[in-house]
Amino acid sequence: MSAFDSRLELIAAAEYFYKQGWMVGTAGNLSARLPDGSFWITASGKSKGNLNLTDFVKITPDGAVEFPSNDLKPSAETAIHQTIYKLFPEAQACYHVHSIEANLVSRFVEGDTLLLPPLEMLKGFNIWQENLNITLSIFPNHLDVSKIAIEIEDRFQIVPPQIPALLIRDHGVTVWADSTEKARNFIELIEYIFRYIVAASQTGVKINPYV
Ligand SMILES: CSCCC(=O)C(=O)COP(=O)(O)O
Ligand SMILES: [Zn+2]
Repeated sequence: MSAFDSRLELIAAAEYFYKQGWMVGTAGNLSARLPDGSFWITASGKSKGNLNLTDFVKITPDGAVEFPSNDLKPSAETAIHQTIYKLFPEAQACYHVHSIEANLVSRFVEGDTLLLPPLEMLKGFNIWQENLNITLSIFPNHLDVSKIAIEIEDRFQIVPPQIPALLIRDHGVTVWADSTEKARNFIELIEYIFRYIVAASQTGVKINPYV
């Protein structure tokens, strides 16, 4: 194991997200890219609250899977991580979690984009503009994950995302960043925004056309 092993960052982030209730019941998957273009990803079906170094598989740039031990399968959503790394070469980490708020908010609109409230927190995504009009892309939760990945690639090649995040309806959110630290921050930021949207809908605070 090198002096710095990004799996340790993924383990710590997963434990924290698990404690927030965002990765319960094995939900979610985290990955971090390596200098050679391969990436570590959480193995499928693992409890995210107490991962260890052997709970990861390595995906090579050509899509081959390297198993540190033979009873592992790569995350069922590896194709989404591969698509993100292909679309965004600067991405070094891709995190996916399942919060209740993400699932509720995914049903606040019927279309494929969600207008985000003009919150100060958007500066956390390096959005520095007046009259914020930031949307988040929503994708159908196809049973076949590769179909989700194809739709992500097709849409983002035509309309690049305004923030490094996407929402899969009735499922969860995925973010990407140029470091594991930023990816963790982006999950916290988007989940804060989701909690705000849900709370606003319950308190009658008018934030955008959908509540
Ligand atoms: C109970 S989680 C269902 C699968 C899923 O959506 C997920 O994020 C975890 O899948 P993985 O194969 O990475 O464990
Ligand atoms: Zn998922």
